[in-house]
Amino acid sequence: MASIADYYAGKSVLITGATGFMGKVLVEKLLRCCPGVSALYVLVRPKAGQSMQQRVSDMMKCKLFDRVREEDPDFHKKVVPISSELTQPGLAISPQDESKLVACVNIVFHCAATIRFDEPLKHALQLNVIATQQLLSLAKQMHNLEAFVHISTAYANCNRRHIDEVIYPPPVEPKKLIDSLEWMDDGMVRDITPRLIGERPNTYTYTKALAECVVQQESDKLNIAIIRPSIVGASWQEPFPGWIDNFNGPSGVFIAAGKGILRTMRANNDAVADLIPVDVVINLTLAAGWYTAVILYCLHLQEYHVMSTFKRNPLEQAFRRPNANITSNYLINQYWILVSHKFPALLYDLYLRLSGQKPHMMRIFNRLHKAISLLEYFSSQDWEWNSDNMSMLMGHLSPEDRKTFNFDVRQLNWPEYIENYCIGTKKYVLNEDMSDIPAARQHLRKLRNIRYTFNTLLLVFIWRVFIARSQMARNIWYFVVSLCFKFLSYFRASSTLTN
Ligand SMILES: CCCCCCCCCCCCCCCCCCCC(=O)SCCNC(=O)CCNC(=O)[C@H](O)C(C)(C)COP(=O)(O)OP(=O)(O)OC[C@H]1O[C@@H](n2cnc3c(N)ncnc32)[C@H](O)[C@@H]1OP(=O)(O)O
Ligand SMILES: NC(=O)C1=CN([C@@H]2O[C@H](COP(=O)(O)OP(=O)(O)OC[C@H]3O[C@@H](n4cnc5c(N)ncnc54)[C@H](OP(=O)(O)O)[C@@H]3O)[C@@H](O)[C@H]2O)C=CC1
Repeated sequence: MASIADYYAGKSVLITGATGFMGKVLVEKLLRCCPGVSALYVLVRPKAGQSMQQRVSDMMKCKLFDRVREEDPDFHKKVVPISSELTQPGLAISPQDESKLVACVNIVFHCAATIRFDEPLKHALQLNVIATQQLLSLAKQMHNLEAFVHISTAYANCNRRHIDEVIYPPPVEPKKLIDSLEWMDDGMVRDITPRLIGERPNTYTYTKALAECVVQQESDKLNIAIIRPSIVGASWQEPFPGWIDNFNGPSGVFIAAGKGILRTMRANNDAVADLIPVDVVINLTLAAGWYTAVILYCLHLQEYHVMSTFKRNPLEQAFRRPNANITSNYLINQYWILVSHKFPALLYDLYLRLSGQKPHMMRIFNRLHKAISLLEYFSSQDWEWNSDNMSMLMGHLSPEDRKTFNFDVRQLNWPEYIENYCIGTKKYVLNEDMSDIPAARQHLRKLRNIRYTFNTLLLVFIWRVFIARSQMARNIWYFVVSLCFKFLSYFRASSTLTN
């Protein structure tokens, strides 16, 4: 059997979502480890005033591509941007581009999606389901297509506790839903969304389940693989440890905790953190097949390693010292939100107001609470995924491919991975310089002193108020003071005697 790199040699690959987190890693890995690949056609839309060519060229300048740039300075020549807006009819691909794709593409990787948890249903359906349908129609016209790899999510069926490597019946026939939503206005769709998504927590997991069903409906005419990654995090090894470029999933939680903003979070301490490094997912994707991951590394341990890393490698200008705690108790969490989030935010905003600046801390906390509450569903429970297909696939790889396209997470050292992940958020998401760590540590010491001073003043104030109002408190106070005084006199007397 040909090795994976040999298989891709001479092939033309079509990628959607290439500018996204996982798409970028896929493009990089293909260019670096499959140097014989003929062309990567990437479907990209213009965005934020930038043309698609400009976006792709900027993407390839980023640090992620440093290694491949060193190995092959001309690597960018293989990447061919194709203008496409996936929410438009025919994916808004020009007839010329369409003919080119139909004539030469051999493998399609469909990564594009909206991964927002609060996406209105109509838009999530448009991008995650209808665009998938349209891409499949295009794929069916391709003369030399060998594989269509669809990236789904392990949580597409999160309404079930045990998830097998099968496509479950959809919550509703996708075509019927598409037809119904077409005539409804946004308000109507918003009203019926909770009824439609049922036990699923958001429109994202719901539409990803529908997309799987759409892919399955075409599976008799195409060679199809569906990959279901769990929570995708920073890279483990490739192209270097800790690469990450977004706030999604755990990354935002880690950053908020490192900045000392997030102090409490409702989650099940013993729940398994189904985190999987992005390079592992991409290796598995390239090795093609089904995938689900179950990694026994609980949230409680993650909390410990995140906090310890950020204490040793602090983020710049932290709001407070990193000290976040996970609790499964609703009331305890609410208490800490009040005391450790809202109260300090209120005080800080008051300080900003008094010093003539615009208050913003409460706004930051409100956004944080919204983001955290959207993650709560996933951080409070456990799932069990069958991963027989992954084991089967591993058994088919040659020893060389097992190294180059490694997806054996049993070799992963979790504390080291989390440390690199946190440092990655500092370096690549927040663009902070590692040489500023001494200043950041100094800042944490300053925050600690402020906290001690504040706590002491608060204690004295409470005590004063208490003493002024209660005879009993006064008696206790006099008793404690006189006891201290007696001890002092005793020690002074005994030290005079020994001298
Ligand atoms: C307590 C100590 C640590 C202990 C460790 C415990 C770890 C527990 C981790 C548990 C996490 C569980 C995660 C489960 C996820 C499972 C999901 C399944 C996986 C998937 O299939 S897909 C990937 C998941 N998708 C997401 O994560 C997307 C979630 N995000 C959203 O839906 C929206 O961004 C959100 C949160 C609704 C916010 O929307 P909005 O207010 O409109 O803001 P924007 O998205 O436009 O962003 C504006 C601005 O803010 C930045 N941003 C976004 N999110 C965060 C964040 N969490 N923290 C900080 N900043 C954030 C964003 O980059 C934008 O910045 P700009 O500079 O571009 O303006
Ligand atoms: N990240 C995770 O934890 C997980 C992700 N997944 C799945 O992996 C895939 C990739 O996710 P990820 O890389 O994290 O997502 P990102 O949000 O980082 O990337 C999404 C990609 O889709 C593109 N896209 C979105 N809307 C359109 C549109 N209308 N037209 C053209 N392109 C569009 C984006 O392009 P643009 O740059 O123009 O916005 C971007 O390239 C998704 O299918 C997701 O469901 C599954 C499990 C976990």
